[in-house]
Amino acid sequence: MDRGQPSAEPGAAEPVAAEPGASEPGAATPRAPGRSVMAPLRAVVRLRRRVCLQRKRRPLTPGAGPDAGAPAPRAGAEQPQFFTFDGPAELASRAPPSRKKRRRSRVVLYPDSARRARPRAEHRSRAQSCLLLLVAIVGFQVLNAIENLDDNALRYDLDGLEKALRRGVFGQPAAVGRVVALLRDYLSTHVHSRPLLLALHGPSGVGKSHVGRLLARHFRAALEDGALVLQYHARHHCPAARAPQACREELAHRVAAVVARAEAEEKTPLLVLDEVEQMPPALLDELHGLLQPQRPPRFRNAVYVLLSSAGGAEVTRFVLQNASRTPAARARAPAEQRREEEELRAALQALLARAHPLWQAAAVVPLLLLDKRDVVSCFRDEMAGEGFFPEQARAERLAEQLSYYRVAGREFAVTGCKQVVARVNLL
Ligand SMILES: Nc1ncnc2c1ncn2[C@@H]1O[C@H](COP(=O)(O)OP(=O)(O)OP(=O)(O)O)[C@@H](O)[C@H]1O
Repeated sequence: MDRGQPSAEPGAAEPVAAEPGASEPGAATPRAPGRSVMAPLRAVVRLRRRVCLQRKRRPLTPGAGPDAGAPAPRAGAEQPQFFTFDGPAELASRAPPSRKKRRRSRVVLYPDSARRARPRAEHRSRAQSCLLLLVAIVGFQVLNAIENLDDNALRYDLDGLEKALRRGVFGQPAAVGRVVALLRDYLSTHVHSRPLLLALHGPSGVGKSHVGRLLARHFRAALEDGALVLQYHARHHCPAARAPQACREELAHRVAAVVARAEAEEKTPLLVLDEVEQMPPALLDELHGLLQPQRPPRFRNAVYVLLSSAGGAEVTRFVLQNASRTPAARARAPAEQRREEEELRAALQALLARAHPLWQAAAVVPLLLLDKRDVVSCFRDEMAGEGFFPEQARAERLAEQLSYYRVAGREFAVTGCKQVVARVNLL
């Protein structure tokens, strides 16, 4: 091979090894003047370029190759030259962090729950403190009110009262339900703008006085003070021979004493006034005045129960008109039943309000006619109370002796259970 003609082939390594010091004395042998000088120079330049290129491409392992003494390239500074299954994250973790990289990756990741800034010195405004205090006071008041509501409901034992009325009063489920609901509503709190006025109306013997007695007995026990329950019978306390004005003053005096005592004990008194239809107008006027909201607060906290047979004829007509509808049919249409009862109440209230303004503020509760089955129950109850065995057949025989309205196959007692006591006393 001609040494002066360097091969351009890739495998021409020999000339590299022989390159600078390879100029042997024989190399100065004269040849064609231009070619002999330029050709080896060009070859040298080409070879240097190729070596440089190869150096750049090939990885230089420390201690190998011609540049063994040169510093190894920093790991991680370049892409990996060999395929591995390590991801970029592992490679990065293995590599010592370069200064440049650290400076660039200054992004700090915080967990969601951590603070992102240094806590500043807390500055709480006075308004915030006042607001917190206000919220605490309102919360305390609400808790206190709830506790008072519970206390009141327990004090008057209205569940016990409802049980006693449902057990002891026959044939008047709607009236009993309404009385208890009104009492529950009124007695749920101790502060009132006006007294509660219940007005029980119906024909003779349907249980008005009976309900009044049961209420009085229950409240005497619940309030633990008999003086907080007033029972006033018009014919007994204000007989016809007595001057109405004297009756009026006496009633005013008795009511004032009861409400003053109730105020001292922080309780709600019960005032039951029977046979109101017998009261002279002066007594009705006095009652009307006692119910006015302008009265001192102690007068506003009281339950009045007025018992009267006024409006009894309207109740009788209502019951007989609706008698053709059986109890089962009435139960199937409760909405219609409620509407009819509401109509009866409105008619009664309008009638009573025409007689005296006292009734305008009253919650009217009609007591309906009792049918034969209820009368039999009255007999059995009275027999048991008097020490007789409450035999059903015997009670039915006694009930047969009373008079009845007979409508659409049903029988309604003309005088309710009024004569029951007298008949049982004859046994
Ligand atoms: N619905 C009823 N349930 C149980 N017993 C009753 C009922 N109705 C009346 N009685 C009994 O009949 C008797 C008379 O009833 P009560 O005195 O309550 O009638 P009243 O409706 O007040 O009649 P009046 O308007 O004539 O006074 C009572 O002693 C009571 O035992």
